[in-house]
Amino acid sequence: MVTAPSYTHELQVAQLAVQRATILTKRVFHEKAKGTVDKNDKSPVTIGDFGAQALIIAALKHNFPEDAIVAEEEAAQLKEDANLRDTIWNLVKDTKLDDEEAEKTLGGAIKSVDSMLELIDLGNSPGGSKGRIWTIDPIDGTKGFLRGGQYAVCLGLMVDGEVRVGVLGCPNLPVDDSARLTADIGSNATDEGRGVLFSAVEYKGANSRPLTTGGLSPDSKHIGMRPIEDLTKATFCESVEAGHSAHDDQAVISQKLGITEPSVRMDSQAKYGSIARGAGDIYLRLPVKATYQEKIWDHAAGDLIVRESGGQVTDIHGKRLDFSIGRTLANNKGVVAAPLPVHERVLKVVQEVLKI
Ligand SMILES: Nc1ncnc2c1ncn2[C@@H]1O[C@H](COP(=O)(O)O)[C@@H](O)[C@H]1OP(=O)(O)O
Ligand SMILES: [Mg+2]
Ligand SMILES: [Mg+2]
Ligand SMILES: [Mg+2]
Repeated sequence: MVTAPSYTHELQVAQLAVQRATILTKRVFHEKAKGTVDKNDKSPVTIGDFGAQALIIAALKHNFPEDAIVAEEEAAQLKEDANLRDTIWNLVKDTKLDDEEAEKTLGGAIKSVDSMLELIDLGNSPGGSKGRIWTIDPIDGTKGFLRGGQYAVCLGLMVDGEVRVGVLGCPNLPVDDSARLTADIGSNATDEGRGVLFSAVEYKGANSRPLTTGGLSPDSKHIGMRPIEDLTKATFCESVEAGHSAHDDQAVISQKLGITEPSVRMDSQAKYGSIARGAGDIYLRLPVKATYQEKIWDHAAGDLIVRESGGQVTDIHGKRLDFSIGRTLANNKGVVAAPLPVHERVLKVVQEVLKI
């Protein structure tokens, strides 16, 4: 009998690395050190993005020096902006986990500002279908992060083009897995009762645990999607940004499915985590611009966490997301994520409305 690899060490390192990175992102938010610079593509990039990416890559390089990394950010701009670089370094150099053993597992502090810049740039792998490749979105949902709403620190491990381990740190989601999504989820963050770490290993199911604890926490709980037969009672979630997914088409689809509640809007892969634990049910991300290619770091962890929770994740054509062809999901258009038993019904309505 062939048994599936357990990826125990990978999972532990990924969970701790994401946990440590969220300590930094929360500090950035609270210290209001949220300096924003424009990247070439004009998307907001914060101190938190660079700092979190440096910390996660440091942990991966310490534990898995041979592995390739596909990460969202690159250090070019930091090399020209000494103020920004020093601000980030001051945060990065003393962000650590409380638990000494856990911190040791991650390799401890980064040695110097120059090694921080080098680490950030190690995330430049082209990706692909061979070998072990980690993918990092240090802060997914930058706009949610800046407004105190939803964001996620995202880390996935692909082996030979398939996602095998996925971890999502969601500092502003309720800890309570049974809390249904509410309309204000995208904006009302207080720290009280919030912060959840989702994880999944291929064939081993998905879990959640409070983000505040250290080590391989015993209070890690198995999560699953809500069994839902009656789609009229479903909660569907979508991006806050109208430019990221087609709100108008999604509203028509929701209506055709008989869903009576308005959509729940929130930024980031927190949507995947939320449906995986049954706080919501369906996540639709229909393309606005035909030419946009989704990035692998925006989906890898969430795709596995939802599938391991009893869900199906496809594009609008019904194809599984293909992480094996590089830094983008060039073979896919949009995302349709729903509990497995109803996914086909949802997909059919998506295709009717999009006339494909
Ligand atoms: N036109 C687009 N269509 C879909 N996603 C987009 C588009 N433009 C940017 N994104 C990405 O959507 C992600 C946020 O998703 P959500 O809307 O679900 O919160 C970001 O990572 C963002 O990438 P980027 O970081 O390059 O801006
Ligand atoms: Mg970005
Ligand atoms: Mg992102
Ligand atoms: Mg990002």
